[in-house]
Amino acid sequence: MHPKAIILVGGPSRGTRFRPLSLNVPKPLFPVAGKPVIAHHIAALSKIEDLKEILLIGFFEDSVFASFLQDAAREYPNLHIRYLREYQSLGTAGGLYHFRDEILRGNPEQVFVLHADVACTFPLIAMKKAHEGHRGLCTILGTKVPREAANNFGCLVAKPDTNEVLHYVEKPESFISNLISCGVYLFDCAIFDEIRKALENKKGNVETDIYGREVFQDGNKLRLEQDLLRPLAQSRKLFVYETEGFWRQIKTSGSAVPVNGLYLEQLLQTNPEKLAKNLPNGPEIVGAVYIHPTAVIDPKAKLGPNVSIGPNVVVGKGTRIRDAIILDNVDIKQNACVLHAIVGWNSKIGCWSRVEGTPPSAHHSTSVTKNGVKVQSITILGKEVGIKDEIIIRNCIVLPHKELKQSCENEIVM
Ligand SMILES: Nc1nc2c(ncn2[C@@H]2O[C@H](COP(=O)(O)OP(=O)(O)O[C@H]3O[C@H](CO)[C@@H](O)[C@H](O)[C@@H]3O)[C@@H](O)[C@H]2O)c(=O)[nH]1
Repeated sequence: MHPKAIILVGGPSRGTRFRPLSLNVPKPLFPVAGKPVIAHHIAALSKIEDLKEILLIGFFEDSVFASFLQDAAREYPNLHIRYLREYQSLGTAGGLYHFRDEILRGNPEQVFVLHADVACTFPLIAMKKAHEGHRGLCTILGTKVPREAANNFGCLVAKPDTNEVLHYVEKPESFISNLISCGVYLFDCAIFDEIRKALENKKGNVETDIYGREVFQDGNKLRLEQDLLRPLAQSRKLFVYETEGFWRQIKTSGSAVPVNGLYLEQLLQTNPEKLAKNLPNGPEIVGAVYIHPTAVIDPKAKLGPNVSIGPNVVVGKGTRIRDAIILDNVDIKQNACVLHAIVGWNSKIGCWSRVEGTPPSAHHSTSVTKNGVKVQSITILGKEVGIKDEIIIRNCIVLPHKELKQSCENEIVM
């Protein structure tokens, strides 16, 4: 079977919970475990036999993905990876329909569709095998989450013996099931007939664009979940493959820290040579730590577990860093401490200062504030933030270009 793949990358207006980091980089390109979020998707897709083409579909400017695509072409010379831009947000299935000719060119039999804002072990080969063993049009990757988190997701009720999905309900108001959709699907190409049916059901909302193609009136998006998966479940054409590996959503900027940890742990099992090691004249490394080759780390620093250090970072003597992502060109002076935090590009942290958050209490929390109060516990410093010597920044989100001379706690510093 010859498949293609699509990554739904969304667009600029959707990154609000990812601020302040999305002010400088679109969420799909934010680095976790040393590479952009969607590079993990591509790495998993590259292992699928006969998969030659990956299409990123979204509504960012074309230039946003240009250098990422160049790097990806160098790393995967056998894959053809392109960006297709929606002229506006068309919804999670609208882009698939709009670009159907591109997707179906070369007559693929199957299409993987991956949300950009998820992190997981992407068991795509196992999903494909499961898909080929049933009569459905779609196999959806599922995972179990705690009962109280389930209604933030698409919920599935499936027959335990056949994995046939009996009900699909998108973000239900009351509890239905703790088996949820991971935002990773494998479709037979016959799905485009079902998309057409979904479209016909929305008929009054369709108009024709200047090229004579059908498009949706503003505000009437074609939604993969409600418009396609729900009817597929009703007609018994949807099956679930439950993952045994980890799965997380990347919604808030703080969620990048646990995701970083999960990908680093995975690397420790699969490619430990890509991670930092304890060397006689090097810093002390605890657990899984990624250090970019251009970073300079003092041998008396202690890093890890769950730390990624970006290009050209300088880390001083006596510094302690754990559960943190340190982005490009950051300068951390001696005896500083960075815990449960993300430090934005070009920021400076003074001597003996502490930049610290608290570990997230729930694994699947999707919001930064609740009832107007900040709940995200990871501390985030935006781009070019300066922290003077000997101060403490605890549980804060600091917007770009701020100079902090005093300690602060539980604040969004604007
Ligand atoms: N190209 C494109 N992409 C889009 C659009 N709208 C959303 N996306 C992308 O589609 C993915 C899903 O985004 P949301 O629409 O924000 O949905 P969600 O709240 O994340 O919920 C979805 O994902 C969950 C798993 O993470 C599912 O559990 C849930 O059922 C649903 O599919 C993201 O990667 C987002 O960038 C669009 O108009 N166009």
